[in-house]
Amino acid sequence: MTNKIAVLGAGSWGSVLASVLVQNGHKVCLWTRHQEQADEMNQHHTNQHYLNNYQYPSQLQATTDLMETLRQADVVLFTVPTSAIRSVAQQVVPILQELHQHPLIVHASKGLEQKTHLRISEILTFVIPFDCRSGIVALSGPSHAEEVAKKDITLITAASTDLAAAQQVQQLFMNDYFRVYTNTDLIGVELGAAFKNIIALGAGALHGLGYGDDAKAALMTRGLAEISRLGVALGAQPLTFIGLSGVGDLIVTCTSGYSRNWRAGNQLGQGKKLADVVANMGMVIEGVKTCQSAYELAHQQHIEMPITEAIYHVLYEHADIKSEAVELMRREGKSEIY
Ligand SMILES: NC(=O)C1=CN([C@@H]2O[C@H](COP(=O)(O)OP(=O)(O)OC[C@H]3O[C@@H](n4cnc5c(N)ncnc54)[C@H](OP(=O)(O)O)[C@@H]3O)[C@@H](O)[C@H]2O)C=CC1
Ligand SMILES: O=C(CO)COP(=O)(O)O
Repeated sequence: MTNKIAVLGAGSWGSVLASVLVQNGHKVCLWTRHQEQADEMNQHHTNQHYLNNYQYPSQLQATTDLMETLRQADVVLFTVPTSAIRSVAQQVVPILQELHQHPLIVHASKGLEQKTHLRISEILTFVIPFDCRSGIVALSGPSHAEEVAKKDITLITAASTDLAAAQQVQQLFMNDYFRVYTNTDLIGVELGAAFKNIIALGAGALHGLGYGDDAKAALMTRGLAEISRLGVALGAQPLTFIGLSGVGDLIVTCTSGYSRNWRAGNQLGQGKKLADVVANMGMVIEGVKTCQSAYELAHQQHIEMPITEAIYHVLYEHADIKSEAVELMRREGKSEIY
C-alpha cells in the first residue's frame, strides 16, 4: 500500500530515510527551511551539505511549504535535532487542525529535551493534541545515514507503546537492506538512543588521547552498565539495552568514523576546544546536550554514572580530558555487577 509521508528535517538522516521510503514505493515530501536546499533536491537530486556525492531518487520532492508537506499525509516523520522537535511540532499542530488530519507520528531523533529532560515521544505527546494524531513511534538503532544511503545492511527498531503503530512503521520501512524490528519498550529504546551518544563522545576522546582497543572496549562496557542503570531507574526494561537501540547503537556510534559524536570526542581528545568542534561539524552533535541532561537526571535519581560525569566535567567545566580519564581509573575498586 502506498502512503503519503511527510518528512520534517532535510539533514543527513531525514533525507536518507525519505529515500528509503521513496524506494519502498511511498509518496514522500521532504520539508526544509531553505529554498535553495529544496531547489537542489528537486533539480539535481542532491543534498551536498549533508551528504556528499549521493544521488537521491528523482521522485523525492522537497519544499519549504509545511502545509503542502503535511497535506494528505498518513505519516509524519520528525527528523530534526532534539532541540528543534518542540518548535517544529508547534508549527505542525495548527496545520493538522486546519486540514482535519490525524496522521501516525514517527520520530527518528536521539536525545532528551534540555531542562525538562523529556523524551522525544513525550514532547510530541504533549504538543500534538490527541485528535491530531494516531500512534507515536520512535525509529531507532545502529544506522548511519552514509551507510543506509549506500543500501548497506541496517537493522533498527520501531518502538511504541502501541504495537500496531510500531508494526505499521515496520511495514513502511522494511526492505532487502533495511530490516525493522518492533519493541513496545518505548522508554528503553528512546533512552538507549539518547545516552549512547554520551559514551560515543568518550570513545572518540579515548582515541584522540591515543588510548587503544582495551580502553575503548572498557569504556563501551562500563558505559553500557551506567546508561542501563539510569535507563532502568527511569522506567526502561533492562533487556532493551542489549538490543539494537542499546548495545547495537552503542557499538556503531563508538566505533564508526561516520559518527558525529565519536568525531567530536576524537577532536576534544586531540586538544580542540568544544566551541570550535561544534562550529566546524556543521551537523548536530546530540551527545553534548544529552550529557547535561543525563548528568542532571543521574543526580536526581542518585545513580552513579562516573563516565557521564567525567565527560560532563570536560564539556561544561573545562576539565582536562586526560586527567578525567586518569581519575576514572583511580576510583575505588568495585564489584562488576551491582
Ligand atoms: N545522521 C545519522 O546518521 C543519524 C541521525 N539520527 C538522529 O536524527 C536527528 C537528526 O540528525 P541529522 O539528520 O543527522 O542532523 P543534521 O544536523 O544532519 O540535520 C538536521 C536537520 O534538521 C534541520 N533543523 C534543525 N533545526 C531546525 C528547526 N528549528 N526547524 C526546522 N529544521 C531544523 C536542519 O536544517 P538546517 O540545515 O536549516 O540547519 C537540518 O536539515 C538527530 O537526533 C540524530 O541523532 C539518528 C540516526 C542516524
Ligand atoms: O545515531 C547514529 C547512528 O546510529 C548517528 O550517530 P551520530 O549522531 O554520532 O553521527
